Amino acid sequence: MTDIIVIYHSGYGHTKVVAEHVARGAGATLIAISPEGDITEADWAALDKADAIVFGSPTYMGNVSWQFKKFADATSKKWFTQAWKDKVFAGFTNSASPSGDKQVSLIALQTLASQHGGIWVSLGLLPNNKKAATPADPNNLGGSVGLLARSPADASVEEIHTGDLETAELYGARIAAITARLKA
Ligand SMILES: Cc1cc2nc3c(=O)[nH]c(=O)nc-3n(C[C@H](O)[C@H](O)[C@H](O)COP(=O)(O)O)c2cc1C
Repeated sequence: MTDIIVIYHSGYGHTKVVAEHVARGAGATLIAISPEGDITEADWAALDKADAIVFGSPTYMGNVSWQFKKFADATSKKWFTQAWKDKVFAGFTNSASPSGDKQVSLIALQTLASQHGGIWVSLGLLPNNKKAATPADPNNLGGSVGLLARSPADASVEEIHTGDLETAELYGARIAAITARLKA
């Protein structure tokens, strides 16, 4: 049995839905970073004992939200002793534009995982980039480092593209499979 945590920030609920789909695919527990950028002591303890940690943030102004960054900086306490070394890590971001500089956020998440000495899980799906591709197709945004999701600026939380939510579940399942293989 693997212990996987999806820790995310969501200002307006869209990234929360993506997080829930990653967690469903991975069989993971969710931790929400508060509007003040904080998590509880119990959350820190859960992260310490997890086999895998999945980071999630909306892309705001071309990078992770300040609340996620506050959490990321607070993980420096773990970095000093490399307490999270050799855990499995993965990450996702959600934003309004098809690109919207999401890649910058994903690289920030991957870099955070690498600072902790983690083992990063790529998306592992081919892009759906032919003429017939639609937002209902998995990986229609063509991610590779991690999961990209899109919530158009006027979309409610119920209107996130189904292809992206399917991608989230597939990525979650891949994270779980790789975590189990490394734990065996
Ligand atoms: C302050 C702010 C900055 C944003 N910057 C970007 C951006 O750089 N690129 C983009 O595509 N969308 C941007 N957006 C749109 C959000 O990424 C999008 O609405 C996303 O779904 C918000 O996720 P949330 O509901 O989990 O907070 C921004 C939104 C806000 C509020």
